[in-house]
Amino acid sequence: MFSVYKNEQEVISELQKLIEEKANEAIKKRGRFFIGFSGGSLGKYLCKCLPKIKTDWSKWIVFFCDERYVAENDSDSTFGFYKQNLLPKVPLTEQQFVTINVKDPIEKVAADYEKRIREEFKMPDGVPSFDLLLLGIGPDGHTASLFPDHELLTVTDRLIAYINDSPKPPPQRITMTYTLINNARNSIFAVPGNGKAAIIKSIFGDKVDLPAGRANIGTSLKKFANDLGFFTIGDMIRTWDDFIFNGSGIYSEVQALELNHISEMAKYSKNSGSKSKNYRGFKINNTQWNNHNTRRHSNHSDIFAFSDNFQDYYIEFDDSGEDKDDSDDFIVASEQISHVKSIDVQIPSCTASDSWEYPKMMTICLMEIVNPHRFWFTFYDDFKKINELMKEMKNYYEARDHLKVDQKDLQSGLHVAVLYCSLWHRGRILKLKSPDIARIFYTDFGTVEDVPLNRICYLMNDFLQLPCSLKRGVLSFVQPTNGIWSENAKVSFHRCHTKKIEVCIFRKNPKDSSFYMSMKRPGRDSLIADILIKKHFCIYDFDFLSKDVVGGLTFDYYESGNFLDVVELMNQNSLKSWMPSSSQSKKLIDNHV
Ligand SMILES: O=C(O)[C@H](O)[C@@H](O)[C@H](O)[C@H](O)COP(=O)(O)O
Repeated sequence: MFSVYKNEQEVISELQKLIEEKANEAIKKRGRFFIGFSGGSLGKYLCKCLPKIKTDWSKWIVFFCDERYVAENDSDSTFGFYKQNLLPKVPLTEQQFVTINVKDPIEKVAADYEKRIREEFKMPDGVPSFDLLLLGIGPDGHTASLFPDHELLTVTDRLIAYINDSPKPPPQRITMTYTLINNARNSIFAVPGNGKAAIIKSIFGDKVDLPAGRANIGTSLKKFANDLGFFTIGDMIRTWDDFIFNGSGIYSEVQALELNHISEMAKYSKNSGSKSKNYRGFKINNTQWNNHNTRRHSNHSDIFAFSDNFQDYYIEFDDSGEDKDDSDDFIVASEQISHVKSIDVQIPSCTASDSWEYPKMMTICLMEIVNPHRFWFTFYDDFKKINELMKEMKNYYEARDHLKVDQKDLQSGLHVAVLYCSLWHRGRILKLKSPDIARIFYTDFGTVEDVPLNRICYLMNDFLQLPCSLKRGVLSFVQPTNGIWSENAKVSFHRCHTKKIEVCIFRKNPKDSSFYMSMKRPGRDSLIADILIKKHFCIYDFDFLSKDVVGGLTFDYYESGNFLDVVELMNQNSLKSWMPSSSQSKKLIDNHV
C-alpha cells in the first residue's frame, strides 16, 4: 500500500503500524523477525515510532542495510545512534544488533557481516530474505551505501560489500548489495520532507536511473512509475494524463467515488496481457480529493489518492501486482506546504525607516498614484525584492487551478495571491462584493481592485516572509490649485515617473505614516513640483513641512477600498441624480477611475 502523509506525525504512526504488522507476521510465520535499519534521518523516525510497537521484541534481530566503518562511539556510527537513541526506549538488547568490528580491516568486516547473516538465516548459500528493510534515499538518489555510478551497483556475487570512497561521509562503509536488498520480503523507504522532492522526481518522474530506484520496488512498479506522467512536489501534482499500464500485468480501474472537481474523465481501453480492461485516466484540478477506491482485480495494484487539502504531496503506487503477501512499501513524508487560511496571519511590515533621521536622500519606485498628495511607493532596493518574490510566485502559481481559493475561505482580511496583468501579486481581501468577487488591496502596490474569484489563489506561507515595504508618499511644498487635484494634475504627475526616482524625504507624518518628500524628474535636475506649478496644477507652499496635508481623502480611506463604492454609485445612471454632481465630486471620480 502506498500512502502520502502530510506531516511527520502521520509518517511515524504509519511506520509504526507497518513495522508492527511485518514483525508480528514474520514472528508468527517464522518465529523470528529479520529487519535491516539504515542511518540518516530515518533513524529519527524509527526512534519515535518503534517504542510504540507491540511485538515480541525477543524475536527481533537487527542488521544494518549499511554501516559506517567507524567505532561505535563515533558520532557517525549508525549503531552508535540507535544504541544511544533507541535502546533506552525499547526492550531490545545490544546483542540483538548485528554490529561490525572496526578493529578488523574493512574487507574482513564486510565478509564477516555476510557470514553472520548466513549464520542467522541458517543459509550457507543462496540469498536470504529479510522480513523488512528500512531504507533511506539520499539527495543524490543513493540508498544504503549504494551511490550513483559506483561499481558496487553491479555487484551480484555478494550479500555485503564495502566502500572506501563514499561520497557521503564517512568514506568507508559496508553495505547490503542489491542481491540482498532486492530479495527482501518488504522494504520501506521513509523519505521525509520536501527536500527529497527533487530526487524522488528524478527517480520516478524523470526516469533517471539512480540507486534507490533499483532497490526492490519491483520491475512492475518501476515500469508502472515510468508510465505515469506525474510531477514532483515542487510542481504540485497537476494532471495525470492517464494511467497507462503497459502490459506489465498491472492494470487498474480507478472507480472514482465522489471525486470532486474532476475536470475530465477519459476512458481508455488497452490490451493488458490477454485481458482487455477498461480503465480511466482523469485530470484533477484541485486538491479536494476523496479516496479513490479501486476494485481489486487479480494481479492488480491499489491506487489511493489522499486529499485533506494536501498542498504538496507525492503520490506513489505499489506493485502488489504479483499478489504476494508482502508488497513493497513506500512511505514518503512531505511536509505540507501550507497556505494562508486564517485572517490572523499577517505579512510583516518593514520597520527599517523607523530609525531614520531626516532629511534623507533615497531612490524610490512609485507603485500606485491617486494624486501628488496621495501616492504609494517603495524603496528601490525593496522593489527588487518584490520583483524576485513575484517571479517565485509566477513559477508557483503558473498552474494554479488547484490552489484557487475556495469560496468558503473567502473572508475580509485574508491574504491571498492575486493575478493582475499576468503577474501574481500579494493581496488582502478588503471585502466580498459578491460570492465570487472580492475587493482586494494589493499589499505591495497599494492598488485596490474588485477581483473575480478565478484570479485569486491561496497565498503560500513562504510568500508571506517578505515584509511589506509599501509606503505612503506626499509631494511636498505644493498645494493643489482650487484645493483639489485635477485629473490633469494626476496625469502629469504620473507622466513624470519612471521606475527609479531620486527623492529627498523631509519628514514622516506620525498621524498617517506618510513620507513628505521632494522629487526629482528622473534623469533631470528639475523638480516635479516645479513642473506641476508651471502647468498651474498647484502653487508653492513654503510652510508645507510644518503642517499635515489636509483635504481630500485619507490614505486609510483609499486603502479601505470604500471609495470604489462611491465611484460605483456616481456611475450608476439610476442614482446619478441623487449624487452630488459638483466639480469636486466629479474630480473625486476622476481621481479614482
Ligand atoms: O548511513 C547512511 O548514510 C544511510 O544508511 C543512508 O543510506 C541514508 O539512509 C541516506 O543517505 C538518506 O539519509 P538522510 O535521510 O539523512 O538524507
